Amino acid sequence: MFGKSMGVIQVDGLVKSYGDVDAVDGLSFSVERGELYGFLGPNGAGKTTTIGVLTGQLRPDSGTARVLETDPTAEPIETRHRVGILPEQGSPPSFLTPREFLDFVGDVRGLEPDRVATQTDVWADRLGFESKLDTLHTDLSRGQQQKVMITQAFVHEPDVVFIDEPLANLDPLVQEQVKQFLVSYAAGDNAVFVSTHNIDVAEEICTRVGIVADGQLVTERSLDGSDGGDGGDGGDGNGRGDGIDSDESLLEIFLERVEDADVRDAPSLDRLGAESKQ
Ligand SMILES: Nc1ncnc2c1ncn2[C@@H]1O[C@H](COP(=O)(O)OP(=O)(O)OP(=O)(O)O)[C@@H](O)[C@H]1O
Repeated sequence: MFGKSMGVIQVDGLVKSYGDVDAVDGLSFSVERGELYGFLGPNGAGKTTTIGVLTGQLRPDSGTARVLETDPTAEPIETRHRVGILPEQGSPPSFLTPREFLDFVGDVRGLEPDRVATQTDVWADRLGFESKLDTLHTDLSRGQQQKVMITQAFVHEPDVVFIDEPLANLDPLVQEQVKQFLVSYAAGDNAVFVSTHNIDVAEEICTRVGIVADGQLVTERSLDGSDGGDGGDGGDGNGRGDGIDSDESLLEIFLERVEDADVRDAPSLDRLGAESKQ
């Protein structure tokens, strides 16, 4: 159904401004099934805005976006029905319990009640919040709420999932479980799109990353070895790895490329999880 050049996420020349701020400024990339795509960039690079457009929450000024061959601007409800979304600042409603919230999300996403119940149990067991299923969210910790938010993104087993900072507030043990889950979920012929500042995590789990600065893609990199340093993404041996040594770490590439892009707000190394490498 999807040709080689047509990704399940397909972005071409996307532009989105807020007043005179060009948040997304001519962005093009595509993500295919089986990929865990890392979207890396400093604060204000345009990552959240891009996810907003791809999930039918924001209308682009120009350019096109397609998710599972659907236009999220023209058909936002259809798009959201078919994808999973873990928003950056999202938290579950304080006045509902995890079970009630997941029942609600499952219903909105068109899942049979039995299936929701099964999925809820599987996820509560996987992430360890079984004992909290009937406790109001207001009485859960930030990390426990994050587990519920991760669950709601996957409960309907979507083909494409958009995740903003997946590991926020999670303890190291759960972080490990979530990382392994994301890898296996993408490998199961799905596409997982992860926006993060955490370069180490991206390097560890992503099959490919795109580095974005000032609303533009400054480089893309395959991390699963398929690139072989010869521009595997473009297939012309002259892809986006130009001028970059294939032995360079992702952090080095990031700093080099973001600096080249002359970003207004210099990235905080702290925020990028890079302090240990200084
Ligand atoms: N609602 C808005 N109104 C005006 N400007 C906005 C709005 N939302 C975002 N911006 C601006 O657009 C630019 C891109 O913001 P965006 O949130 O997409 O970046 P980001 O890469 O997700 O950043 P962070 O990593 O800090 O979350 C920034 O300069 C931001 O200040």
